[in-house]
Amino acid sequence: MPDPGYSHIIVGGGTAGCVLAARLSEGATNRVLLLEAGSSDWHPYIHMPVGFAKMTGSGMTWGYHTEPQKHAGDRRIPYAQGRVLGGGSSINAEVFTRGVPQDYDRWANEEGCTGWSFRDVQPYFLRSEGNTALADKWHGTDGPLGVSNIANPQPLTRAFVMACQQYGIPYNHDFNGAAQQGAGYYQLNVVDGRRCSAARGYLGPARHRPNLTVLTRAMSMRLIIDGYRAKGVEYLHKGRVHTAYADCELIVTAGAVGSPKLLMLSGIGPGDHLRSLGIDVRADIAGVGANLSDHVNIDLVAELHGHESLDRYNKPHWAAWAGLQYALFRTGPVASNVVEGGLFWYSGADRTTPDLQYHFLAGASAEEGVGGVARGRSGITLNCYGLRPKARGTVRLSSPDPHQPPLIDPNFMGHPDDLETTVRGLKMSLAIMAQPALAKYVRRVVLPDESLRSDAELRDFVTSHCRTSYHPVGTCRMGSDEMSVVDTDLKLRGFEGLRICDSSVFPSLVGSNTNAPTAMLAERASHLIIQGARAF
Ligand SMILES: Cc1cc2nc3c(=O)[nH]c(=O)nc-3n(C[C@H](O)[C@H](O)[C@H](O)COP(=O)(O)OP(=O)(O)OC[C@H]3O[C@@H](n4cnc5c(N)ncnc54)[C@H](O)[C@@H]3O)c2cc1C
Repeated sequence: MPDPGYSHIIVGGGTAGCVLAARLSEGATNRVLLLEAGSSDWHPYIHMPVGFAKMTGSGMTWGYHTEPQKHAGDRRIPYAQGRVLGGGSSINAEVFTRGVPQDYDRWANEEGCTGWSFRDVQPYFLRSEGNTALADKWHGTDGPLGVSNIANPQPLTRAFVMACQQYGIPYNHDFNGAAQQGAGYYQLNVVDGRRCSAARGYLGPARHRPNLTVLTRAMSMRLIIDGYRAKGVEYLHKGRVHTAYADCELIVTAGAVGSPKLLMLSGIGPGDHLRSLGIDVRADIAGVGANLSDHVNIDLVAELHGHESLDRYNKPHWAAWAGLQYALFRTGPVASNVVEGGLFWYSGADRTTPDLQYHFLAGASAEEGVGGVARGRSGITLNCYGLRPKARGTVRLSSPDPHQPPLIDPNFMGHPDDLETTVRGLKMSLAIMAQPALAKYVRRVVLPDESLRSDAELRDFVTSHCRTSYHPVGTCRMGSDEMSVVDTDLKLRGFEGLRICDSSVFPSLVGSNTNAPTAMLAERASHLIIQGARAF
């Protein structure tokens, strides 16, 4: 069947792709195609918040591992990235944070991204946010990305927030408000007890539009380019290769791993690397796949005397009870995202903004590759990472075959300051765990083992156990210098009709989780695209 012709094709139906598909199809004259390699978001685990604990090792990811990490024990570390409609927003922990204004001011003033200061981007944060609890100048209340307070935090999460205060850290009721520092409960992308992914919040209300086509299980293999003009895309769907053409723009939103991979498969990337794989070089752009930056995480796991954490629901009779409560009232343990408690703090007295973020999980073994507690026991997890790591890594192709996974090297702990910051963060985790509010529940700290407490031992523990916090950015960096891949309008340098509009264009990490910042970026991208079309 010949394709009907589209004005815009969006490649990758994750957080950014769903935002763009919804916004661009608001224009009745646009004909929008959204292609997503994964399945639709039918799986019940996506929608019940506690399902996060089943996600990172599931078939709704690409099943990636890193290359052996030179500065982290030569380990190949699991590297979960969403492969389902909604992308990361369908499998993430639903934690809603935005970073601090200084992050975006740094993008604008120090990293060549004029027009992306906090003042510039704040309207797009507000436009995307549908907060059901907070309504001051920091929050939007009518946006598609629903946000709510945790209705009834787990007892161990409450103990964590109190333990932080006993340690000397003040309570903060809003990490996205006037001040980020402090301990408290995260706000979540959860509405009425169900996950509010970009697929649900943005795409859901737009799905019925006749000018929007969403194809799932449709993997883009390469972009079709004529000279320096992007024309369309070649994709695999139901075992056959198809082509689709865009009259106006092709928009790549395949994420910080998928976007550079697709560009390189299309001959756009570092020339030597592409030639070494026998790929014809269409544009030698060194920055494609470079500058990979990710939050590198260290977990503390503790075993409890009793069964007060969510691990109790591993037992079938408790699970049945929780399931019933959720089915009847949308409340209880199934409505918990597990990662309820949060903390932003400083690794040293000389820091002016928080440079450490913590997540408290009211359970153990919720994520792939993280150690647990003894069988039959219950546990809790406290993880932390430095918010602005200095190491940079790469995404490269392993083969010209689109089906082969790329080589992902985040270069964890590749800068000595990253190790130092993480060790300081871990020491604070240990100190918080020892405060009375938590200590009364804790039988023993399992990771790091109680015999490891010297600086050298903790350093070794960090390099042998650190892992991704699932926030890769920067592999198609926005900027104004030679290593940048897109300009500040998100257009691929030197090309027409091609923008990259996802987390891969962040020039550097912001001091928070990355879903809301990606939604903001896609909101702004949709504005730029619509404005550009009007000016044409
Ligand atoms: C396990 C996990 C937990 C996280 N927890 C949080 C959290 O609690 N809070 C938070 O703010 N952030 C969190 N994040 C990060 C956040 O979800 C991401 O930063 C965000 O989703 C990135 O959006 P994106 O659009 O850039 O990429 P993605 O959402 O990853 O979307 C890319 C999409 O493109 C598709 N794709 C890739 N290649 C192709 C291709 N060739 N053809 C077609 N489709 C393709 C992918 O399948 C995917 O659906 C988490 C992420 C993960 C993975």
